[in-house]
Amino acid sequence: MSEVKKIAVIAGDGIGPEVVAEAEKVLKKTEELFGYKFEKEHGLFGGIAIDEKGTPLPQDTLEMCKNSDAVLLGAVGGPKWDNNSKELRPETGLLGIRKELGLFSNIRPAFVFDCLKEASTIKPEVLDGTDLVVVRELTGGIYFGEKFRRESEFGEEAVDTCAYNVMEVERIVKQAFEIARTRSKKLASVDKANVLESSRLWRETVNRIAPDYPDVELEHVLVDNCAMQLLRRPSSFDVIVTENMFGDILSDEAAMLTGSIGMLSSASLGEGSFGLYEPVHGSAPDIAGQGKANPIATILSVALMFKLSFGYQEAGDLIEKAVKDVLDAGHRTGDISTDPSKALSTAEMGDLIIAAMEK
Ligand SMILES: NC(=O)c1ccc[n+]([C@@H]2O[C@H](COP(=O)([O-])OP(=O)(O)OC[C@H]3O[C@@H](n4cnc5c(N)ncnc54)[C@H](O)[C@@H]3O)[C@@H](O)[C@H]2O)c1
Ligand SMILES: CC(C)[C@H](C(=O)O)[C@@H](O)C(=O)O
Ligand SMILES: [Mg+2]
Repeated sequence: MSEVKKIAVIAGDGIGPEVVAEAEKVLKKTEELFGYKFEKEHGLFGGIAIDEKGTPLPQDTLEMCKNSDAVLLGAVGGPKWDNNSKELRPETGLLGIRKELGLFSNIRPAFVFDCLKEASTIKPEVLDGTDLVVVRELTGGIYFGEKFRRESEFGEEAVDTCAYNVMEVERIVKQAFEIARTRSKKLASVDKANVLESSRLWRETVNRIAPDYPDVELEHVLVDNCAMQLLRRPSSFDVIVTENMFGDILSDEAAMLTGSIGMLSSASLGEGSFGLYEPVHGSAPDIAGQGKANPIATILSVALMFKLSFGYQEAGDLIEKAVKDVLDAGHRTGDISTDPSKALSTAEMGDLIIAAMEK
């Protein structure tokens, strides 16, 4: 009998609860198949927490996460809260939980399943062999720098500051080099060193660390060029390491190589084995409550949780294989389907994946 793992589940808003419900079915199935024991606790987070508790990240939810071995998160946000003040925005809760839990590293794999090439807007021959990971710095940069408004000669002015210190760059870059070592040994460091001082420090730091990893081939790519190269030669990338906002933008772009943002999983990690696992997508208000959301990104996030936080490699592999088998058999949710009339619901896709785990 394996030890009990505590999982904090924070489903959030919009399609968050819909996709998390499918991921929870997968957790249950792995308990049955492998004899694992998961102790799940559910907490309020995001817009729903603003409505019910007056804050996007209630203290008891944060404590629950701190006392767990891993966190499973759905998504937060929605039009209902879009005009709230900063403190009462769901997204502020998301930044808060990442910071409070020390999760400086966000790992976002973008892998193209052969059978989904036709779901992408990019030509299939360009996608051949695409299998990359965006390693996004998650607790620094312009997201967390000083923000304020002031009067200017031309009316009100708003200021966001992008700041990085050496320690923040070193820890994420070292992790990216380590990940590259376990893969194709290629690292692209993405910055805007031709303009931004924070990027120049970033690049200097990368160059100082690089000699410790002589087996990893390093390239520096300016972020605008990277956005273009991701569409031109996606399969030439292996690990991409970059700062917070560039990583946010490039990972959504990378999602479209895979066919849909509904396919992209993520792991947010700090120093130890603890991690927060969430799909890269948001709360998708346009399809929320309709059973249309693709649960695969969240289900694949559970596979990452198993591998990166729990060391359950075999179960993680089984989930990934089940997803592949279901897709290979032609099953699709609307976002990855070329025939919307045959699109499966969120729950139908989840059920097929857990059935495939049994085979
Ligand atoms: N981590 C998070 O919680 C997170 C991430 C991104 C955006 N958001 C928030 O979500 C809200 C909506 O943001 P947005 O519209 O820019 O991005 P989004 O990712 O929610 O949606 C973008 C598009 O992708 C589609 N989509 C997203 N996930 C899908 C899925 N699983 N299956 C099928 N289609 C899917 C949506 O229907 C929409 O057309 C905002 O409030 C934003 O702040 C939260
Ligand atoms: C909702 C938002 C704050 C968040 C981010 O920018 O980090 C999201 O886009 C993401 O990618 O997780
Ligand atoms: Mg994003």
